[in-house]
Amino acid sequence: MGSASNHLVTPSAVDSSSPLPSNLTQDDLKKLAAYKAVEYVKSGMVVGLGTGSTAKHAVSRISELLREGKLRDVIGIPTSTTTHAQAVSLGIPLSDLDSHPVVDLSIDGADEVDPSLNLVKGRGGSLLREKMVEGASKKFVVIVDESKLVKHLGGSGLAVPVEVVPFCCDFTRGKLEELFKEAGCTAKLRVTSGGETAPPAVTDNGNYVVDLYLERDMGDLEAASEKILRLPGVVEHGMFLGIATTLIVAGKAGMTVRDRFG
Ligand SMILES: O=C(CO)[C@H](O)[C@H](O)COP(=O)(O)O
Repeated sequence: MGSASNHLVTPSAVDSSSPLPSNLTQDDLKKLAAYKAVEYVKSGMVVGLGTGSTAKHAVSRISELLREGKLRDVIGIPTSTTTHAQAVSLGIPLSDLDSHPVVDLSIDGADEVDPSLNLVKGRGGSLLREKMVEGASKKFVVIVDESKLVKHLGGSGLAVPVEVVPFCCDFTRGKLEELFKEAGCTAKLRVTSGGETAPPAVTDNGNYVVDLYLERDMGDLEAASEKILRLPGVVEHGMFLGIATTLIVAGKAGMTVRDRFG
């Protein structure tokens, strides 16, 4: 059985209270969450456009609604060069935070979401621009399939990314590993595909990424955030604490929408 994307996924087909068909792929779930989030977009809004395989569905949907005349005068603020290119190819008018310092709404995926709507982002490498745009947003809708839900950040066993300057990046990597020794941290410089000897992966801002792999809960997240940001050489980390306002999760059992404030 192939993907259900082509025939099932329309906003009107989504009934959040009932189970979804069992043949849906992970990408179908991402698309459903993305379409639901785009219902929050209204004409005239400045909208932060996220990065990744989930957010790309939201960007496509916004362009579709603009083409159909169901949305007008939307301005997108892309969070990466990849999303910028997608939005340009779809004809979405774009701007930036210099011209639009207040963003009405942002929509983006996440790598992990904890029960308090704290996030890990940046496994796609766009954490800095995402945090700038989403942090400047009145509303930030996070869209995920159910595989992204964790009990605590770092709990998926996958990376908590930290963007660092290239200068002496191994020094910074070592300092980061030391900071979270008690949580069983291994810090690795992210490389481009092609094995451990491949060159470092470079972000849109010309920086590198150190991925933190944690064996245990790092405890107080605000304290962890401050410790990381105090390290010279660190530009930003991928923990988004208290920034998300709304979470949309698509899972086999249905779709849920949760607001942090209500
Ligand atoms: O933070 C991100 C990119 O920096 C992405 O939002 C995150 O990696 C989720 O990606 P996907 O929707 O492809 O699972």
